[in-house]
Amino acid sequence: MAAVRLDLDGKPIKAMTICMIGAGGFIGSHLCEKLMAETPHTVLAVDVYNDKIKHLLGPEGEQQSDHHWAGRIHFHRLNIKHDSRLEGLIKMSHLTINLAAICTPADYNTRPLETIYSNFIDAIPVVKYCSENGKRLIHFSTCEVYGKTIGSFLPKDHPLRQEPEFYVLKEDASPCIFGPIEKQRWSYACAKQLIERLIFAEGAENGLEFTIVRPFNWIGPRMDFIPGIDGPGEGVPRVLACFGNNLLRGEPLKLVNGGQSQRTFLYIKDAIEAVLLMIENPARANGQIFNVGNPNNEVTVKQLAEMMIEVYSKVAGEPVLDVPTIDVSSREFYGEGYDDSDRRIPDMTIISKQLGWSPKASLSDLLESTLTYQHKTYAEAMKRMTARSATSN
Ligand SMILES: O=C(O)[C@H]1O[C@H](OP(=O)(O)OP(=O)(O)OC[C@H]2O[C@@H](n3ccc(=O)[nH]c3=O)[C@H](O)[C@@H]2O)[C@H](O)[C@@H](O)[C@@H]1O
Repeated sequence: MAAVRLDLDGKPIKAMTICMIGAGGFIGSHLCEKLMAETPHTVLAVDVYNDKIKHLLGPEGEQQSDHHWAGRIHFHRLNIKHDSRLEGLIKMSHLTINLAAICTPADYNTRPLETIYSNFIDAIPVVKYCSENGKRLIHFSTCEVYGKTIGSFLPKDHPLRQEPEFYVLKEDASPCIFGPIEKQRWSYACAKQLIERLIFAEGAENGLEFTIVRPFNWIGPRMDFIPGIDGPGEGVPRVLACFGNNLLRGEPLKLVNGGQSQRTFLYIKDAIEAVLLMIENPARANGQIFNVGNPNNEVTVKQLAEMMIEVYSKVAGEPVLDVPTIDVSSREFYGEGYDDSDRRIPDMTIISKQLGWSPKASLSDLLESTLTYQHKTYAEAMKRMTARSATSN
């Protein structure tokens, strides 16, 4: 008999049914893998695509019968925008996790309506169904709700910029600072902030049991897409996949406005540990907003590029290009209306107190495993594609 799994307070964890909206994406796929491999829980996996979780499903989109998770993952191909089956799935579950979102910055200023609809309007019924049916909700928000740091408004060399209150982002203390409306970059952060406020209000007025997750640049295998290979040729994914794409094509990495913005990167496998603790410790997670990031992995985008160039050269056994990076303006790269978060250091007090969680993987280790994956998965397909376009020219 399998050993009884205990929560952080020593109580046995009961098997639950989880309605996971957006289960076919980057985060969803890692979470499904973890839930199948290490827990007894059942997942109703809701998404429009299932490519990233195909390895967990059988040929009919159902479970693989030869794995120990047989019968515990069911794929439901539906779009939450307009599908009456959604409420039924939420009612059948103990917990709903909403991961569905447009979350690539290239879309925020070029498809602002879709961005606002997907991150705010489409999420409303999910909140409502959970609240009306007394179901728990874990909603995925973003570190972007903090916007820019207070320190970014001070002169470059101002000593206060070194003070943590001017740059460390705290769930219960930091303000949300966005740019003007014409900078449509903030359409996303603003939509995410409003859905957080709606969820918080449902908790306060109607007793909704909720947890809000603010991911800080989670990266790893299966993130986004490589343009022209498993995504649109003209698409612009997030920075890991942009740089991965450049490395696979042997072209210089593009540094937007010189790559001076700073980010902290968290390995997806560390992040999933945190989410599992939230799932299995409702008494500690309900009513909380959690930063989930790795404050020790801070780099400028330029430094990230330099690290990725070095690691990729090692894993692919290829020499570094003579001109490995080039600077581009944000207008050239993203178009009108782009703006940027200057710096994102998560305060870890709440998550460490409530869940005892802290991140482990260093940036160099997580880049090594992620770039090894990218090279293995895409290098051959990229060679074939470049050979085809060379013969057709
Ligand atoms: O992954 C995340 O957690 C966050 O990613 C994005 O935010 P951002 O970090 O700005 O997105 P990236 O596209 O990964 O860009 C990071 C930085 O790299 C720069 N960049 C991106 C791509 C590129 O080719 N070159 C380049 O210099 C961007 O201008 C930006 O300064 C999303 O907006 C957030 O919701 C999400 O929480």
